[in-house]
Amino acid sequence: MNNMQSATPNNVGVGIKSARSNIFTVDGLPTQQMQQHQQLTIDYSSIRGKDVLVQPTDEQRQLLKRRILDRIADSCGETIYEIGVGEDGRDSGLNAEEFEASVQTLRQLAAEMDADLVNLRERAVEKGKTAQFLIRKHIDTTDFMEIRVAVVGNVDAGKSTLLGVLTHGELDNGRGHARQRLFRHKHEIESGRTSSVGNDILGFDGVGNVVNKPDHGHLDWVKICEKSAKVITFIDLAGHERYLKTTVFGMTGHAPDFGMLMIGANAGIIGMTKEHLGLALALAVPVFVVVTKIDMCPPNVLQDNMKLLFKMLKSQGCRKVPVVVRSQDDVVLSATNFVSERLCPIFQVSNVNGDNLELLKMFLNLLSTRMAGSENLPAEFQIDDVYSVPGVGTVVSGTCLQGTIKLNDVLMLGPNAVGNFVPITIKSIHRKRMNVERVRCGQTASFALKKIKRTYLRKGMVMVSPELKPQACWEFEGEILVLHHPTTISARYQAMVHCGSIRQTASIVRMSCDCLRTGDKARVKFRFIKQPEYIRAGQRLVFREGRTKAVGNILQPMPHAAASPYRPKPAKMQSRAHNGNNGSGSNSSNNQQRHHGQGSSSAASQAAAGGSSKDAAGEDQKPQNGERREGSRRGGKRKRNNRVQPAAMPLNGNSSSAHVDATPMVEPPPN
Ligand SMILES: Nc1nc2c(ncn2[C@@H]2O[C@H](COP(=O)(O)OP(=O)(O)OP(=O)(O)O)[C@@H](O)[C@H]2O)c(=O)[nH]1
Repeated sequence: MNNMQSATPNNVGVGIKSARSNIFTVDGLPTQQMQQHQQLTIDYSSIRGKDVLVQPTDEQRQLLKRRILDRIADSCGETIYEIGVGEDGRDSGLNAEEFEASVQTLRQLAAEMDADLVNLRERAVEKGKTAQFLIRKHIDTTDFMEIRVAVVGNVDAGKSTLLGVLTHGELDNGRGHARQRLFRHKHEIESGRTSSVGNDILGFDGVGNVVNKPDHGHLDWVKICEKSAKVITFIDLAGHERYLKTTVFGMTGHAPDFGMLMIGANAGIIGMTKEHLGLALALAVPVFVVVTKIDMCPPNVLQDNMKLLFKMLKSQGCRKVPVVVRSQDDVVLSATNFVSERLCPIFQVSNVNGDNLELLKMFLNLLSTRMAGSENLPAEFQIDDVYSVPGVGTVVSGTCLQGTIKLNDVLMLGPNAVGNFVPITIKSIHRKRMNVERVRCGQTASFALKKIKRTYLRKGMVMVSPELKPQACWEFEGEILVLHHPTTISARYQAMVHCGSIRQTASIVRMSCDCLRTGDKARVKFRFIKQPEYIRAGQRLVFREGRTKAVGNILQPMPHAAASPYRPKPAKMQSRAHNGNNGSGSNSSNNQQRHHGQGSSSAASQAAAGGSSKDAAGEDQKPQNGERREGSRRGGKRKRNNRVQPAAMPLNGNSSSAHVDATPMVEPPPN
């Protein structure tokens, strides 16, 4: 724990965690403006001392309350307050009397603010005592804080089992008992393997107790949400390589706040472990590690595997500070410094005898949402699934990325196959199966939509405020780093772009250099193959095909890109023909490299590339190749369509830059 003790907590005094959007409004001032205004005008210097809570004046009490409420708003509902530490962090510690008086004041302030107060950790220092308290605001039964945790790791690491144990409160028997409740498909029950993206929830009340109470093995989500102040949604992802495409979608499309990387203590870092860690790093999702099965692992094996884990986390590509969490103190330290200090907390647990599961639960209870943004911005909702519910109609699920969406709001839904958006009314809203009236940024929800057919919708579409005047893009510029490619990537290369809930093959139109190898960075112009998409500058993207992987950011969406009448052949096909005649590399050697190439210039690329093997990747690659071929074939058709109806279908009604490259493949929306 030396490394943890040396880490400086960023929540000294009244300050806590990272800045978040403000929830409160006063006198009609928009919240962000209000926050800026406050920061400019309020002088907090009188409440910076370590002993401010001992006997505060009325003015100091008001300032303290204001400051704490501000922090609560920043963290969407809670904050951690440290007693006995001044804001300069020096000269900390209070004597017993001062400490008691401070706790008393804080208790009163919490009651006045309608919040729960929980003592998380007390510490003896040279000049007395300090303590950290969780202050969690009461919210009404239809609201709760929401944290999404993507659960990744190799097959058999114990992912589904841990989720079964955490959410159902019953230990496993070591033979797959706990996971049975979580499987959704018959083949999953038969094979014991997760294949789809699953959601499980764990609710905590105001003081951090788990509220999940299964009734005959069944969890009532509405009851959990009603009783919870905070709900952790686990996005349970498949560990097997054949389902990697779904796992990547789970990581990009479900907007996780954190990644929980699971490792079997016996097996260590095998299979997809590095691949999944690399993916989380690429998407800038902070990761903590859970090592399972410590009950059945000989100590020397555990020690060796922990050494390898530390090595991997500290490597150039990861640059994490691994910390084994062994006590409640460690939990508080790691939860409060998790994001800012690049800490990677590691829990060693057993799903069979329950070792250290309480520490893991406490840690989960202290996580706070990472999703920046403001509820006052125009709404943006990304769709990650579409259903047709008998008696209800068309339902979409997804994540609210910014703003607030209320019942009966009219949003623009799209883009469709030709890039248009249509107005759509929100008929009802569910959060975790609970009927609610609104959903705010950072929350997931399902909407029943009025007067729209399921066939009109697809994953990757968005619903945005009309204020945003959304435009779809066929093309965009991005900056990418190639984590792994067996040979070289050049213009016209095609691969799958994952960006938010978008999953579509795109072709490289041009690059800032001639070709890209593993470890290279470039500015690249991409073009979607099948349909235009709604994307924004700054979004993270993953560009992958089989073992080829690149990550990066969208720099510039190009909403008005005109269609190119010439649709180039995919580079791969050309390079095959090319290789046959060219001395630069024979077919066989290239193929060999394609299948067995391991080169990567950084540990990040090693982490991202390390887990996969050609054979097992087969099933994941096949659909992609299939899609690529399909894209090309459709491209051919579209070319013919272009000739027949030039400039006939305006993009978003803008005829000047109409893109006519696609025939509408869906029925038109109702008027
Ligand atoms: N002894 C012991 N067995 C465990 C523990 N955790 C999980 N198991 C067993 O390990 C096996 C695999 O667990 P799963 O939860 O299916 O693993 P998974 O990571 O979800 O696998 P996929 O769904 O295929 O990705 C099951 O038989 C569990 O009973 C543990 O802590 N101790």
